[in-house]
Amino acid sequence: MALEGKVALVTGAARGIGKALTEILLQNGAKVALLDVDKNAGQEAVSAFDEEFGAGRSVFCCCDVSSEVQFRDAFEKSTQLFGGLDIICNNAGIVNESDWEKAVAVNLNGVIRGTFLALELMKKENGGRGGVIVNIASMAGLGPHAVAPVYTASKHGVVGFSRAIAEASTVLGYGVRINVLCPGFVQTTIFASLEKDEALEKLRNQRGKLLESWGILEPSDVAKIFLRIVLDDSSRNGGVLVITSKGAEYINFPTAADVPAATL
Ligand SMILES: NC(=O)C1=CN([C@@H]2O[C@H](COP(=O)(O)OP(=O)(O)OC[C@H]3O[C@@H](n4cnc5c(N)ncnc54)[C@H](O)[C@@H]3O)[C@@H](O)[C@H]2O)C=CC1
Ligand SMILES: CCCCCC(=O)/C=C/C=C\C=C\C=C\[C@@H](O)[C@@H](O)CCCC(=O)O
Repeated sequence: MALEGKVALVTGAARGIGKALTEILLQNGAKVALLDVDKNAGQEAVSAFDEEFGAGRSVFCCCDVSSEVQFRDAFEKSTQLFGGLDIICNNAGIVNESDWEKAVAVNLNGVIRGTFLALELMKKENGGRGGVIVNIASMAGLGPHAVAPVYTASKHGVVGFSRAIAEASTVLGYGVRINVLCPGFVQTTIFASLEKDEALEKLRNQRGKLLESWGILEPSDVAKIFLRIVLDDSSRNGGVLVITSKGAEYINFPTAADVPAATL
């Protein structure tokens, strides 16, 4: 199978998109470390995967990605168990506009931390075997989502950081490819929680227009695009893909040449 012998690590893997990413990695032969802050859900997920794919193909590490100590411990445990690391998906994320520092700590700092920990292991100058890092942003990482300004900021940060570290990887010869996925709406607990949020009522119709044009994805739809990116070594380092019910495509960003000459 395409990922036979490969070792992957997925954060926020106990449910939703992260669980779907884990499943498709296991279906294609990889061994997968599931990291999640929800211990019960994580253990249940691994038990189900043991049933489906056989014991020893996946392991759960309880880990809050906003904690350096917990994340580093989880990395060490999973890479020692499975031997090295080839693929990581920094997927864990939350919407919390009231405790906004927590949202930034998880959505942005957690992704930065996971990327740096992976590069420490993967980059060739450290004796690593290279690999692929896929960071999960959102459509809210590409444009302002009035429904959640802090969430928008954290996801814009994921896009900007990932594109910059990907360029560094190319220039410095890390041998690691970094890509970003920006899904639209996906039917998971995050999405469901927004339906109940009274404070968002005022903005719901703005979101309604987007729902109409983008549709609602299933986690498995995101997983299929994720697998394509992981397997496609020709895909551009630093590439950012948008995913809606209409399909997936790379976003082209303005370059320095596009910056207008000063006219004021
Ligand atoms: N559902 C949607 O409409 C979209 C979601 N996304 C992003 O996709 C990613 C996954 O989201 P969903 O699967 O929808 O959410 P979800 O809420 O269904 O799953 C998120 C998982 O992350 C875990 N998690 C939360 N905080 C954590 C932390 N500090 N450390 C470790 N694990 C933690 C949760 O326990 C949960 O298992 C997030 O980054 C989200 O921002 C992006 C675009 C659309
Ligand atoms: C509010 C957080 C939701 C959590 C899940 C998630 O990330 C969902 C994101 C889905 C949509 C994000 C939309 C972002 C929209 C902006 O880019 C907006 O400026 C796009 C306007 C496009 C249009 O009007 O057609």
